[in-house]
Amino acid sequence: MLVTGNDILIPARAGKYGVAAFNTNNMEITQAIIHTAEKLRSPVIVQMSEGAIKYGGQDLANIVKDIASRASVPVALHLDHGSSYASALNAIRMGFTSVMIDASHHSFDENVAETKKVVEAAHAMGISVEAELGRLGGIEEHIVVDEKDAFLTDPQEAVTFVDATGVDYLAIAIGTSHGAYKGKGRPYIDQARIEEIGRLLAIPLVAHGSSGVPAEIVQRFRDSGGEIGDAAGIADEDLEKATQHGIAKVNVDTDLRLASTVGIREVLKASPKEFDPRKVFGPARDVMAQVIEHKLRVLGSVGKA
Ligand SMILES: O=C(COP(=O)(O)O)N(O)CCCCO
Ligand code: NA
Ligand SMILES: [Zn+2]
Repeated sequence: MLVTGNDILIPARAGKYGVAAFNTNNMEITQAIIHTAEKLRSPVIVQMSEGAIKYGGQDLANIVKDIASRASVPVALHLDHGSSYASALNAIRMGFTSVMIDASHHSFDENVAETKKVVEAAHAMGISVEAELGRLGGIEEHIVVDEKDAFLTDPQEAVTFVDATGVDYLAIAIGTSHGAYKGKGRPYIDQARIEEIGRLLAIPLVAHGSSGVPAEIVQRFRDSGGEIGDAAGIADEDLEKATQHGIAKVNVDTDLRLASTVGIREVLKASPKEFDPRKVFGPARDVMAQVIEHKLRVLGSVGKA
């Protein structure tokens, strides 16, 4: 069934398990996410970035809402990295049941003001809201954040921010970053910082940049003709630990990008004569389902729906 972010994340925080928030850009990605969650009796969040809204629009949002509404597990449709009040309200008008306002690149006061505005409007319509405090490294689709500009979330500031805005769940910077290159080898996750923030705040916390970039998928990507540097993601055990101290929403996009591309590259390489789109996009869906299943097991949300 289609529910709000709070309907999924408040139980997750209380139950000390993580709920994956996977980005979608088409029907097959959406099917892989929701069908795998149903198979494993797991709640799940399907999210669309502003780029995905540009790419698929109301057509894609309607596909997500329709599959979600018929699903046997709770599913929320979430706006990822909404960059303005207008963008957040546009998503709500499109039928999103959860929205992020990401004003983390502005000053603290501007972030509070923008977030507060979105919270008031969204709450009036029964929609729950995510905001971000602190600055991840990596590439956030439209903003390149160098490591030196990344700064981790200050626990006391987080309390002030949540009190001032009434936001429902908070994305915190704790060492993760977006994309396939999360620092040399294994990104450092500041578990002590998560524990401190989780002690001070009872609301669900959000970890962005949480793709694991599995070595096996990276190898298959290379073997099927893809080119990628020494990619690395967050370690499973770091994610598991984080969910014990307050992280309840875990954002994953890169892993699905890699998995779907592996599925497509392997078919095109093995069968140069193939031109049936179902034979090309079907395997993409299958590889994504495997990656999704692994993530749901790591986060502990299996059997929670
Ligand atoms: O936090 C994330 C996902 O991070 P990751 O790149 O680790 O999958 N997102 O918000 C998805 C959009 C960023 C572009 O990938
Ligand atoms: Na988000
Ligand atoms: Zn993100």
